[in-house]
Amino acid sequence: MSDASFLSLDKLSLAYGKTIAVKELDLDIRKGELLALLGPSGCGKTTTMRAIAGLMTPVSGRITLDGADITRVPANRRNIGLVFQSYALFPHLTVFENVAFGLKLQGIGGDELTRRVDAGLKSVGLTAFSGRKTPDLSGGQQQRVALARSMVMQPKVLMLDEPLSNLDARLRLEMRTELQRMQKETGVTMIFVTHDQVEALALADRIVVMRDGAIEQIGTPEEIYNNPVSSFVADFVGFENLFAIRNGKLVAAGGIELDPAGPLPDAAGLAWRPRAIALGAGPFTGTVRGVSFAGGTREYLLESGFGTVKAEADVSVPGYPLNAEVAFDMPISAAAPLHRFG
Ligand SMILES: Nc1ncnc2c1ncn2[C@@H]1O[C@H](COP(=O)(O)OP(=O)(O)OP(=O)(O)O)[C@@H](O)[C@H]1O
Repeated sequence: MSDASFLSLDKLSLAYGKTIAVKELDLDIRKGELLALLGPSGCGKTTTMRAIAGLMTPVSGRITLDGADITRVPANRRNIGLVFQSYALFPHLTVFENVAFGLKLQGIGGDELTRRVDAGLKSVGLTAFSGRKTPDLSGGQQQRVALARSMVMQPKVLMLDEPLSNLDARLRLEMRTELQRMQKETGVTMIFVTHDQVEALALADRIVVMRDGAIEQIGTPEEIYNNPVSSFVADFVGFENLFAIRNGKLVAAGGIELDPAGPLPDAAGLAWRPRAIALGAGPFTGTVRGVSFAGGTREYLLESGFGTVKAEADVSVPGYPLNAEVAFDMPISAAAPLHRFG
């Protein structure tokens, strides 16, 4: 075992009855890494996490943790923490008692129990709430209790299922920073599941993009954001304008072909973010069918001869009104080349 493969999934296949949910997944997770499993609903994120936690038995393949094969080890002997979306706290117990629960089950009591629970509560900023019953806490505070409850068990890996999805926008931002801080401070290997690219990009050291039970791309947030390998990933991380390349032409979503503004790279397709579309001059024209103000920028929906193009321009430059005819360019140099399309 090296630190680069602290937790390894080796050709892991998972199924519900006859339905295959995850197919021959290979993944190495580093010690101390904060990893995001990102993908749309049904792509197999939760199933993968359940298998790592020991809540389902693989059809085939192997899971190793810290040098040991844990494929058939029962969940309670894996030393993997799991924080669900519904925090599953005990409503009749106080915050302290909730956090102490698992430790007590392990026979830990007395000063050690108090010391570890106090440290757990401190790490999530809940010391002042230790005597409160959990229903009397806000959603964000309840989630901190669930986190502390897992962290005090000193798991080798901590997994979180959609950790921020139940929180309002402000709390989400706060918890994001909090999670990151806690993970870096404790050095715990952390995996979280999300369908929200913004969350994955903001939090993770590395992102695993999943599609139909398989890995589509693994990379740092920068790699995923700037160099998506496929139209699927590009679409998922906000490239709104996707074109296939066929016989030296760009092919729009509706199948309409257009001549590119320059030589095309050797790729299966090209993708432009809205802000990569240059407005005001260029070989293409479109009619403004929608304008929305987005703080520092304006977003435009342009109806062109080959379909809708989404563009974004700084508010400091004069805007275009609805129904205006606008010339635009899709510079090849500003596009991300895609290795797979469709
Ligand atoms: N209990 C179950 N019985 C049968 N099929 C299931 C069950 N749970 C999940 N599946 C199927 O397995 C596949 C993967 O589901 P999974 O819940 O892992 O996806 P997910 O990416 O976590 O989605 P979500 O973001 O909606 O939770 C889907 O096709 C789903 O329909």
